[in-house]
Amino acid sequence: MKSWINTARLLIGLGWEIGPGLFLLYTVVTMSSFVSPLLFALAVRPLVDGVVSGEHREIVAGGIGVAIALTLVLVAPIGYRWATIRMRERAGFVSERRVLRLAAGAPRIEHFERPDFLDRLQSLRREAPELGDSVTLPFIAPLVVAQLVISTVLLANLEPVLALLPVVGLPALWLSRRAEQLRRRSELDAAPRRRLAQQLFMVSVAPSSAQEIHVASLGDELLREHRRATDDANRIAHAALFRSVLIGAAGWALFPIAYVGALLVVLREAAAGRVTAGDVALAIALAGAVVSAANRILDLAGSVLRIRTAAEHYFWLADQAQYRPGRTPMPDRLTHGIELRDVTFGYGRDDRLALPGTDLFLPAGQTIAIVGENGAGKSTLVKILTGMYRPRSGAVLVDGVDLGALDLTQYRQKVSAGFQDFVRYQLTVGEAVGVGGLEEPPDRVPVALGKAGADFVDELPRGAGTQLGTSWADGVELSGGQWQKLAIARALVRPAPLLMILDEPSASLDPQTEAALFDRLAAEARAGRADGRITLLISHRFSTVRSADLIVVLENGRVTERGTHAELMAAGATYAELYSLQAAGYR
Ligand SMILES: Nc1ncnc2c1ncn2[C@@H]1O[C@H](COP(=O)(O)OP(=O)(O)OP(=O)(O)O)[C@@H](O)[C@H]1O
Repeated sequence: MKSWINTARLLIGLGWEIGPGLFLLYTVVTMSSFVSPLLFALAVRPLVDGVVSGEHREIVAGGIGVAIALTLVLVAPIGYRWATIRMRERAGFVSERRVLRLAAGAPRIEHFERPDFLDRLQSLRREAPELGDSVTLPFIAPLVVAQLVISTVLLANLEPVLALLPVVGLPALWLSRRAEQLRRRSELDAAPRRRLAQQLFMVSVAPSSAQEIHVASLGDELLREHRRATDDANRIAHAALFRSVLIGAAGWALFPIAYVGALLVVLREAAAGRVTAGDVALAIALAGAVVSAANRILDLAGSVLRIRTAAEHYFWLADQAQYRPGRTPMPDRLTHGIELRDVTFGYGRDDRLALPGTDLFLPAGQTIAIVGENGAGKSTLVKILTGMYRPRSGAVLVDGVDLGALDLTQYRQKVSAGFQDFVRYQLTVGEAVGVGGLEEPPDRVPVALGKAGADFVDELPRGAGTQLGTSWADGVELSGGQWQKLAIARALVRPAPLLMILDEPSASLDPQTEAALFDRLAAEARAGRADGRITLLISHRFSTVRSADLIVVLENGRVTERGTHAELMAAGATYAELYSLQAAGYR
C-alpha cells in the first residue's frame, strides 16, 4: 500500500512540477471524458420515458443531461488533445530532469560502477515520458472504479443478474497483468544490449573520437556492432511484446460477448413488460458504460503496472544514490592534516583491490606529490579523498574526524580539483571556468585564467565571453592543452580550498609550460599555508614533483617510499631510479 501511495505522490509531484495550471486543466478534461458515458446513461432514461409518456419536465431534464454529456463527449477531446500536447512537451523535460537529478545529484559516484544501476537508469530514461503522461492517474483510477461501481449498482437495480457484467473484467485484468510482467522482464533483459548500442552511438558521434574512428576506418565496424546490439534488443523486446499482445487480446475478447448477453437479458425483461422503454435505454447505455469502464480499467491497469515499474526503477535508483550526510561541520582550516588509515577499496564487485590497506598521511599546509606507475592507484586515492567512493574498510580522517561523519557537501566546497579527464563544457570561456566557483566574485575568473597561464583567452574573438565548442555556430574549438588550461583555471577559481588536488592536470602541456604552471601553483599553495591547505599533485613528470614538500611513491596501492626529493634520491630506491631514467631522457 505504501508503494502505491509513494507512486501516487511521485505522479502528483511530477504534475505539479510540470505546472499547476496545466496539471489541473489536464486532470479536469481527462476526468470529464471519463464521466460522460455515465452521465449520458443517467440522462437518457428520463428523456425516453418522457417522450413515451409525453411528460415535458422529464424530456427537458433528460434532454439537458444528454446535451451536457454529448457536449463533454465532443469538447473534452479537443481540450484533452491540446492539454496532452502541452503536457507531453513539458513532461518530457521534467521527467528527464528527475532522472538527471538521480544520476548527477548524488554526492557519491560509486553506484555508476554497477551495471544493474546503469540498466535501471537506462530503463527509466525510456519510461520517463510515460511517467509524465500518467500524472492524472491518481485521480482517474478511483474515478473510473467509482463509475464502474455506480453503473453496476444501477444495472443490478434493474435486473440483479446484470451485476455480473463487470466480472468479465477479472480474467482480462489478470491476463493484462501477466502481459505487463512479460514486457517488464524483457525491458531489463534488453537493457545491456541497448546500453551497448547507446555507447557505440555516443562514441561514433563524439567529435573527440572522430579522428581515431576515421583514421582507423572503424566506422563500418562500429555500425555493424551497433546494428547487432539493436537487433538483439529489438528481438528480445518484440518477442515479449508479441506474446503480451496475444495475452492481452485474449482478455479483451470476453467483453463483446458479455455486452450482447446483457442486452438480451434486458430485452427479455422488456418483452415481458417488466421494464419501461426508458429502463431499456438506461440499461443499454449503462451496459455500455460498464463495458467501457471495465475496458478503461484494463487499460489503466496496464498503465498502472507500467507506471509502477517505472516508479519502482525510480525509487530503486533514488535509494542507491541516497546517502545520509554526516553532521560534523567542516572546519574552516586544517591544523593536523588528512590521513588514510588502512584503507581498502576495489571497484564494483571486483575482488581485486585497487587500495589493499593503504596508509597515507597528508600533513596540513604542505604540497604533496604522488608518483607511481600506471594503475598504481593514484586516481583511486583521489576518488577516496574527495569522498566520491567510500572505502570498503579503514577510514579517511580529516583533522582526526572520519570523512563519513563530515558534512560531505561542506567538505566538497573546501575541495578543489583538476583532472586529466576534465570536462569540456561547451559554455563561454568565463562560464566554463566559473562553473565550480561557488558564486565567485567576478574578478576571480580572470585571476584564475592568469594563474593557469591561459593567456590565449585574450586572443579569442570575444575574450572570456567567447563561446566554446564546434556544435555552436559561433563556437571556437580549442587545442587539448588550451582546454586543459581552462580546466586548471576552473580548479583555481574556488576561493580558499583546504584540499587542492591536481591529478595529472598538465598531461597535455609541454614541459616548460608545465614547469611555469607549477611555479604559480606552488605560490598559490604557499598563500594557503596559513589555513593548512594541502596541495596534492599527481604527475608522471619527476621534474615537476621534485619541488614538493613531500613526495610519496605508490606501488600496487601501497606507499613504498615517502620523503623530500633529496631524501628519496639519497635512499636510491624506486624514486631515485625513475627520476634518473627520466632525467637521462631529457638530456
Ligand atoms: N572505474 C574503474 N572500474 C574498475 N577498475 C578500475 C576503475 N578505475 C581504475 N580501476 C582499476 O584500479 C586500479 C588503479 O587504477 P588508478 O586509475 O587508480 O591508477 P593510476 O595510478 O591513477 O593510473 P594512471 O597513472 O594510469 O592514471 C587499476 O588496476 C585499474 O584497472
